[in-house]
Amino acid sequence: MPSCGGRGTAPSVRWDPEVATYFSACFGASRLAAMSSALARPGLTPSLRVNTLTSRPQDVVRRLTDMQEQSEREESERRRRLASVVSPPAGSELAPAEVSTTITVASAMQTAVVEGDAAAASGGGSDDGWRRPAPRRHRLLRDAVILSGRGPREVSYTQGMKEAVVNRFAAEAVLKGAHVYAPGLLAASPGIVEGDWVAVSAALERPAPQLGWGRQRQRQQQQPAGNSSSCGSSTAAGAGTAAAGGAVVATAEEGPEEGPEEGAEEGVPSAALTDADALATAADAAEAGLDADADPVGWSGSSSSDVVGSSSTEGGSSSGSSSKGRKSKSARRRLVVGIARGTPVGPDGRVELAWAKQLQRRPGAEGRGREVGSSTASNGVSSSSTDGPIAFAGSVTASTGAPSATAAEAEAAGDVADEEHCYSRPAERLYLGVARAAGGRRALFRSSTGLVLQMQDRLYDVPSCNGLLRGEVMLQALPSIAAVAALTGSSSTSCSSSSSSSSSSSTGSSSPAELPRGARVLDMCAAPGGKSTALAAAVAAVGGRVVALDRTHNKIREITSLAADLGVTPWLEAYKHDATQVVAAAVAHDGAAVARDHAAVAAPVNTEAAAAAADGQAAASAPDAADAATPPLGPPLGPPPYPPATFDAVLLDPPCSALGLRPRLLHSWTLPQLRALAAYQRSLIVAAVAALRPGGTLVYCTCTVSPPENEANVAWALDRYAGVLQLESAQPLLGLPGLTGADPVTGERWLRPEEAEMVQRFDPGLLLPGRRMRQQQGKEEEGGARSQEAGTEGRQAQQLAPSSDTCAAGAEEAAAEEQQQQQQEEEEEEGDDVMGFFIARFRKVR
Ligand SMILES: C[S@@+](CC[C@H](N)C(=O)[O-])C[C@H]1O[C@@H](n2cnc3c(N)ncnc32)[C@H](O)[C@@H]1O
Repeated sequence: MPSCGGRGTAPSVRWDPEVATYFSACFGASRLAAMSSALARPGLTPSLRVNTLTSRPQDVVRRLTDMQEQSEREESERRRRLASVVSPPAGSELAPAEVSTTITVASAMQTAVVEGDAAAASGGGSDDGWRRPAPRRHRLLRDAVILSGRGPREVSYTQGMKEAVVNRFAAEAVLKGAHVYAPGLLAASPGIVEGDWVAVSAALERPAPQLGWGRQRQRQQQQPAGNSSSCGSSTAAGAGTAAAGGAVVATAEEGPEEGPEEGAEEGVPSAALTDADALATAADAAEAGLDADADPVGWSGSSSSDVVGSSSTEGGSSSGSSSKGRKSKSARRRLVVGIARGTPVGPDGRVELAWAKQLQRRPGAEGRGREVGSSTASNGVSSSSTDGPIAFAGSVTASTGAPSATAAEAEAAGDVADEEHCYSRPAERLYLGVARAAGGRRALFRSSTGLVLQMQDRLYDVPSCNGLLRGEVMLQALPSIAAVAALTGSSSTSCSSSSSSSSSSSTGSSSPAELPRGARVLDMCAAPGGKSTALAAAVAAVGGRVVALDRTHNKIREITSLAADLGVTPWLEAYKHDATQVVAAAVAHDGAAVARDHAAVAAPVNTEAAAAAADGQAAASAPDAADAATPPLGPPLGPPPYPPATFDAVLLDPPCSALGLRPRLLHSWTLPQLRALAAYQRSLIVAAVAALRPGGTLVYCTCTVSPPENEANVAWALDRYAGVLQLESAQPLLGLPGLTGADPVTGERWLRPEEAEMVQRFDPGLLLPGRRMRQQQGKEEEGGARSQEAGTEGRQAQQLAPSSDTCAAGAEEAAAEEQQQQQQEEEEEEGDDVMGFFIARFRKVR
């Protein structure tokens, strides 16, 4: 029996209860439950975008496959050597599981020595006989390469193993492949020495007791009624400190630092304009995986709170505290982990919470259950209570194995309830795997930066891709690659007009997007630049230019440095600018004339160069900036603002609630906040339409599942710009159709059936295009749900028509690819495990 039994391994993301109820009405309970559990785990098929200016996707696949095979050979050799050394001595009391853990851990440790190296990233075979499927090209997105991971796995924890408890941010990073860095470590067993094996678990936030939080309660009472149920009622010190969940209230008090003028645009709700800056900041924080409401460290006011959890890069490596983290910690929060940094883990795995002593010292502590502000059950599910600030929805709460309790039960339980308030227990934590301590216990807590726990055996085994083929590939989610392809046609349609037009006829939509020669492309909200750099690679083929805007100075640096890494600098201009102001109202230009002039020079092209570059042909040898293979570049556009109708294509990937990012264990957005964010996005849509020339293409995408930010905004744009904007099929269609009908709360319209068919909704965990998804679709239909899955199979079948992918240059290569594809189909049975996302494509017709 392990020392810390009852380990939770199957979490679900926790939502604000009102949001959970709303989403349940939007999606149906079973679809929401599936999404919630998928969100709490990492995607098991990470994708890479190949930089087609430097490399050909098929070459990248070959090299990655070689690396993986090499790594597998080395791994099995290591294992063979270890097995001869680590065999249970005769009469040993070691259980077989312990031996197997020892071997797994030892071999993983050796692999970790080459961390950052492609061999480690690609991973090898494992001791349990699992073989990582070979990297493969995506069938529709020709510059996408899909890798494979697995999980949840059975991790063996040996008897008496020491323990370490980390915060949620560190946990989310670990789930996607990172190790644990100092700021994320909360508690550890006494006596840990360097090299010790440690069971790593995550303590999730819980509502804090009101003890000592008088001022906060006072503030809470001052809030407008509409926000009273908000879990985001933190009173941040200023707009700059507002992060997810705290934004609306904070800025109502403090006022935005900058932002569009109130009422500036008819039809854009004023909520969008009042809290613009705070909302955008909040969305930034959400996209970075930070929640203002959730104190990643613990007890607010404890000396530990100056250290914020480790954040991770997309590549999966974890870093120290981020500036966003520092911002968010200054907000007063009521969702806290409650573990002071450095707390010892007891022999039974219990960890004392920071307020335990105060609770125990309270007079009349016998009735303790009642005196504690929020009656919180042991699994973190909060029941209703008079002054309990937050009640997370039990139906979608982490399934930790511990029973939930009602308020009455908690009260009746008396001392037991108090126990629950005083300790974090193993059964309510999420166990992430086994790590090796990078130092002795004191050293682990003394430092505020650096690696403290090197993960060895993980719940999820996902390739980290950190530093993999630098400059040639970048880690990018499949739907993000699809969004760029929907705007440029570069990824999938360089030679697939036949398949595209066949799907067009069924949706009544037009032909795939094409970039005109000298295309001017605007990426309105561009940082960190994943999509901008993909756009730049696409416009290189037509001698075009991409203007990338972001409102944050430091983020512009991120874009330019990524562009330099990928060699797309010549085609990319990045400026710090508020995209709602991209077109200056006061610009003394005749917008229509500008549009006419530009349209005249922008003759549509689908040149060989475009097709070749899209397929990675153009750049088998890395080109210099203005390589002969790429058309000459026109002059730069220079900084904004621009005259109206300047751009041929606009990508609007606005700040959003990021409710599609994985893995996430908690989302604290409230419904009013989601709606305010949607309104802010409308102000960006208005600017996008102004910047786009007639005949141009607008792609609107978000990484959230929230209907107000997706279907409702698309419907709003179509109604507001009737006769100006037309919806087009956002090909290549990988996702599900959008939601039809109307918002269950406001009655605002969503999409009409024919419109829903043209957009792409990616549910988190949606498996594309595997058989499992199709099977699930059959099973998951639920009465009353607004699921739009019907027709998806037809959509997939259309997209998978052989014509879409058999036009690679050269019959031989096409035949080889087809053969490879057939093999892959077997391996692809599981499909692609995507993040939550949404894509819509519009044409500005006049
Ligand atoms: C979803 S992220 C964009 C991700 C990016 N498209 C990519 O693929 O790498 C949203 C970005 O919008 C920026 N942003 C928010 N409000 C903005 C505004 N008014 N103008 C320009 N950028 C804004 C944020 O700083 C953030 O970097």
